[in-house]
Amino acid sequence: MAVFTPVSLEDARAYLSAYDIGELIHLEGIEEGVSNTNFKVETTSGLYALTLFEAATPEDSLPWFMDYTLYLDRKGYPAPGPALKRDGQSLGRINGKPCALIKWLPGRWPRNPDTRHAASAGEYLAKLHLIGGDFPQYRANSMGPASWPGLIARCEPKAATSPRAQEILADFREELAFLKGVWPADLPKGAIHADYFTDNVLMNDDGIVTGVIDYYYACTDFYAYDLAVALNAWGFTPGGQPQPQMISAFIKGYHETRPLSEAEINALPLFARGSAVRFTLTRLYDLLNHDPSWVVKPKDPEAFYRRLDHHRGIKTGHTYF
Ligand SMILES: Nc1ncnc2c1ncn2[C@@H]1O[C@H](COP(=O)(O)OP(=O)(O)O)[C@@H](O)[C@H]1O
Ligand SMILES: N[C@@H](CCOP(=O)(O)O)C(=O)O
Repeated sequence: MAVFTPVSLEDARAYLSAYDIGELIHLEGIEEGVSNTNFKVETTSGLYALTLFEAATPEDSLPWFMDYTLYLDRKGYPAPGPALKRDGQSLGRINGKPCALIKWLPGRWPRNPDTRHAASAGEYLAKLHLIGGDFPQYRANSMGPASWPGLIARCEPKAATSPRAQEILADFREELAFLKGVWPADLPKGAIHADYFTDNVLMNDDGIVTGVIDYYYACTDFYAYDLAVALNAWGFTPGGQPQPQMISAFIKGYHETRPLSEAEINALPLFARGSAVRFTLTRLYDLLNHDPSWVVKPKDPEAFYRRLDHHRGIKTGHTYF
């Protein structure tokens, strides 16, 4: 249950009094999610999500996230832009946690996505890059290649008692040495989502995207890297087996909306390898440091490790089409 910090009706009413959004009708904790505390809020003026940012979300980046989602929302992209208080601010604090009230978006994330869902998701990732890529503020990718050696080091103490974790980390040291030598330096870049997983893309019953949420890893990086992150999320079974038709549907949906250059296509297998390393590492860290008394279950690192094996066998980015 992702309500790490409780919010009472009185807390919510006091907080909402800084906005011109009518009276509070209903406040409901949202069970999904693993990083932040979320509530669904209904007022006489409509629906909102109230997010309390927990430790995993860097507080100094919150203004960037708010400005970026507001930018997307104002340009017509289905992002949950923040509501603004009477003083023009989007961020506040409840029970010691920084928080924001953001637009509630319709739809539901697809539990069993098929190629129709993948095609629409690909199209909306391309739109995100076309519409929001020129967002003028910069944010370094805190989960990019520069962070991976540090993530390995943070896993090491607990990995000492797990032969399997040691095996993965040893493989990653070699993988990083390889990726460092071939990582592209000059490809189209701009603001990216960086966590465009199925549970962050809301859809209607026809499998069309109605909302893209959870921008708390968003940053400035290569568009093709964002695509590779998304292909790893949408193009594999939860256990990590490739689904070539899903990969192809996603990439075609993307390419028809924002055509990829030959250089971007060539970079995809490397980016897919890097992204598989990134999510294996964060999942491994979470698993190694998991306390069984926590309600949130750690995600499976092996499922992402299998993706790495798949991408290592791919010679050209055209294989994904
Ligand atoms: N703006 C929003 N509009 C609609 N639903 C939302 C919104 N924000 C969050 N949700 C719901 O809350 C769930 C958890 O939110 P998420 O941002 O993914 O949390 P976490 O950062 O903890 O993973 C989502 O799966 C979705 O159902
Ligand atoms: N998508 C990541 C987890 C990111 O967590 P979130 O709760 O912030 O979406 C993964 O699957 O490893």
